Amino acid sequence: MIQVEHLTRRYGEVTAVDDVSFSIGSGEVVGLLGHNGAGKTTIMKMLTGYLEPTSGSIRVDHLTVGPDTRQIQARIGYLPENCPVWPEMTVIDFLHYQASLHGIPENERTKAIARAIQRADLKAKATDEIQTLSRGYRQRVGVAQAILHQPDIVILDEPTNGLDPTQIHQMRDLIRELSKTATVIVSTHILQEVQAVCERVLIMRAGKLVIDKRLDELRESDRIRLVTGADARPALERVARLSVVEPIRTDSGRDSQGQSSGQRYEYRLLADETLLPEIASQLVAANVPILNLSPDERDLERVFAEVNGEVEHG
Ligand SMILES: Nc1ncnc2c1ncn2[C@@H]1O[C@H](COP(=O)(O)OP(=O)(O)OP(=O)(O)O)[C@@H](O)[C@H]1O
Repeated sequence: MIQVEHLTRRYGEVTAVDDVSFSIGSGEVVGLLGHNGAGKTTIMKMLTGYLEPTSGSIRVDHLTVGPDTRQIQARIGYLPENCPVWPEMTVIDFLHYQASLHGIPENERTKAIARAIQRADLKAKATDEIQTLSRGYRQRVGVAQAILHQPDIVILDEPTNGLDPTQIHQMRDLIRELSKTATVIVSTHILQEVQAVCERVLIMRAGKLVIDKRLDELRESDRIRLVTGADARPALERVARLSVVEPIRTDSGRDSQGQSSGQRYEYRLLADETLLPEIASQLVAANVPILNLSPDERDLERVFAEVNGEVEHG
């Protein structure tokens, strides 16, 4: 549905987005994750046609951003990072105004607004002035304006920014609800946000796309963690399909009284879990005490830390 190819955006000397390519299928819920300044907002602004790429292309089905920007914008709902909402307007007046900006015909506006209010769960606040609303409700007003024209793509930039835990929970429910009828892209620097609502993550670092994976693929491990009470390498050499063994550390273990409880050897093995039984039997045959033998699972937090150079890769 969305095809981004070799997208680059420079601001003078700064390359904010650097040769980024990805595609997103219809109905996917994708998290765009990266530290502040990674280039997320710049990508969102280009996707929504508010900022021109320096080079590269964005297509939505058969439409191309540039020549077909107006048609693409009609299909996209966008919640910008700091969604401008007019504080002195009531929710309903603001949505009327936004409906006119979206080009919704006058005779359809009331229905469109009622639908957006209902989906964003704003009924109780519809006639309140926006300045009297909590930050959570204001964000929902932002979402309501984004979905007024029933877009099939919804792009949300930092949707839970500044919300308290209850409001975050409500916003996540709202995103899940939106994902039933639209492709959703959520930009965030908060890992939990991606974990809570997305099925796929694009991780940006310094303008580059460094990871594009489904969350369930990310969790799959191609490594095994092994802790033994003796040097395991001679036994591991007998495991035919095991090519890489990284010794991580050797400690002299201490029990709770501070007495020496023998050596501890820790390894990371480049192998998937189907090799666990063979590794175990070779270790047992060689009389190597096994203290731990398990898939070395990576969660999103670890992957994110790795790509940002905050921990060693591995
Ligand atoms: N209008 C601009 N002029 C010059 N540099 C800019 C401009 N907008 C963004 N940048 C720079 O481009 C880089 C990417 O910024 P961008 O706002 O896209 O990142 P981000 O991942 O969305 O971060 P944040 O979450 O802080 O908004 C940063 O180095 C930023 O300073």
